[in-house]
Order: sequence, then C-alpha cells, then structure tokens
Amino acid sequence: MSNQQSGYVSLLGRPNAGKSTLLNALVGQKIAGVSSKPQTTRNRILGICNHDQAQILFLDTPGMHRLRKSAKINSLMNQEAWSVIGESDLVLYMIDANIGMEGLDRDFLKSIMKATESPVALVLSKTDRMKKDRIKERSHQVAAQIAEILEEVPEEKRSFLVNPEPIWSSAKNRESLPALLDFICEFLPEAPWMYPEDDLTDRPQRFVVSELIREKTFRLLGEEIPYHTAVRIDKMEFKKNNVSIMASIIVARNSQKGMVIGKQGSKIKEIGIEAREELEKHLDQPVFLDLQVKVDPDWVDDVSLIAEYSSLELS
Ligand SMILES: Nc1nc2c(ncn2[C@@H]2O[C@H](COP(=O)(O)OP(=O)(O)OP(=O)(O)O)[C@@H](O)[C@H]2O)c(=O)[nH]1
Repeated sequence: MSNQQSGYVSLLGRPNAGKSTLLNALVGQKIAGVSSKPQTTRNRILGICNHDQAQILFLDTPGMHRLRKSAKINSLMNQEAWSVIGESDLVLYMIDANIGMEGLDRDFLKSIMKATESPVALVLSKTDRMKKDRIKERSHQVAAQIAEILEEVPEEKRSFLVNPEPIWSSAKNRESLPALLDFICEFLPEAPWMYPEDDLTDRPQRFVVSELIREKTFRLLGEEIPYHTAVRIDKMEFKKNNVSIMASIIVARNSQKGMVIGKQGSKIKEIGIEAREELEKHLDQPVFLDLQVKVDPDWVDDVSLIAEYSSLELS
C-alpha cells in the first residue's frame, strides 16, 4: 500500500469564477453557497475530499476583488483571500473559460506569483459550456497572457507556476474531475490524514445551514439584493424526528427588508420553501424553518457583528 498524502489546496479567482461550485462537486455535497451573483462566498471554508491515498483539504476563498473604500467587509474578504495562500500546498487560480483572463486576473496573478511560496496552477473552469476547439483556443490565449505576466515577476518566483497551459475543469461535467484530482495529488506531501474518512468539512453545522439559506436568498432575489445580506441562525434544535431552525436574514436598510419579504410575504415564503427543501436534503430529516427578516444598519461596518453574522475568523 502506498503512503497517505494530505495537504491544503486553496481555490482563488475572481468572484463568480466557479470556486464554490467546484468545491461542492469535489467534496460531493453542498457546503459552500453558490449563486450566479458574485461574492456569495463570504467565509473561508474547508472542504475535505479523499482521492485514492490522498486527503485534500480545500480552502475556499471569497472572490478576490480590488479593495474599495466602501464598507469594511470588503477589505476583510480580501484579507481572507490573501491569508490562505500562505497555508497552501497548492494554489489553484480559477479562470472562467467563457470569459478568459481579464485585467483583474492579471493583477491578482501577478500579486500571487510575487507573494507565493507554494506552487500555483491555473484552472480553466466551466468548460462544459464550450466546444473543445474553443476551450483549446482559450487555453492558448491564457498561456500567452500568463507568459507575459511572468516576465514582470522576479525570476526566482516564476517556477512556482506549475502549468503554463491551464488544466480544464467543469463542476457540471464530472468526467473532468478525476484528472483534476490526480493533478492536485502530485503536489501534496506524504502525511497521515487529518480527518476521518467521512468528514466533509470542519465547519460547524450551523454555519453550513446558514450558507444554504443565504444561497437561496441570493438566488431568489437576483440583482435586487445587496451583497451585504447575512443569515444568522438564532436557534437550531434536533428533535426526535425533525430539525427545528429559527433563522434571521439580516439586511442593512428598511427598504431592503420589504424586498426580502415581498408582496404579502411572497418572497420570504419562496425563500423559506426552497431553503427548507435544500436543508432537508442536507440534514436528511424533515425540517421546520422559521425565517425572519431583520434590519441592522450597522452590520457591514462593524467588525464584531460581521464576525457574529458571517463566522469570519478575525485575527
Ligand atoms: N456551466 C457551469 N456553470 C458553473 C460551473 N461552475 C460554476 N458555475 C456557475 O457559475 C456561477 C458562479 O459560481 P460560484 O461557484 O458561486 O462562483 P465563486 O467563484 O465561488 O463566486 P464567489 O462566491 O463570488 O467568489 C454559478 O451560477 C454556478 O452555477 C461549471 O463548471 N459549469
């Protein structure tokens, strides 16, 4: 029997690059919030994936974006994204194959390459949406762009980039995933597994529950909902045959409260039904879900409230 491997892999990339979806597909169960609205991921999430002899510990990061002067939470998200680089055995930088590398990716990749002490690999995501020829073209284009970027990186750092042509992945077409996992395993050290075989995440269940509700809220409110919306689990009780959950959707303004509630409560009802169905799948039990909407104008600028609402690990 070959030796066990274990190591950390971080998923970086612009908002919407497909990090959470890939993490969920690799771990096999929904852990991270996913929606087509950028920045649904607000926390660092450890997803655990066992592949052959390897236990891969994935660090999911909030979408990296330029620091803005606006609310404090934006800069906290950036800190989180940068801090995982230093802990990783491999950094995967994801680029949406449909969009390709943009200015922001160039800036991030340049900064990552300058800072990293770990191998960095490029991943072209969402390849299921494109024909093979187009993906090949996109790969060559990205390879040419990264070559240019490397010229601006100190020579001793350049070899940290391990694949000049990106590896393809699709969370929706699972055939691509074993090859991606084999690729990742090449970079993991030999080490005993840190978690039992059937663990999926180190996050408390309450956190996973709040992520699932938050995802539904974002998905059903589309463009209307501001990024600064949190879900707090007020009470979670495991009874004999069901789970009872009381949760609050926290918004910053009264007008947003109306949006979340909808006409005669129609929106919150819809969110509640979809979230309950998802929670029942996740918890494998009937769920009673009581959802409230609360207004807290200060939360986006208050570090302790951010921690309370979104379980950010603040240092
Ligand atoms: N067709 C297809 N769509 C995908 C794939 N991966 C992600 N998506 C979609 O792309 C959108 C964004 O995916 P996320 O996984 O939330 O992206 P993210 O990088 O985690 O985004 P942030 O949380 O903003 O950092 C969602 O609508 C996903 O369903 C994929 O492999 N194929």
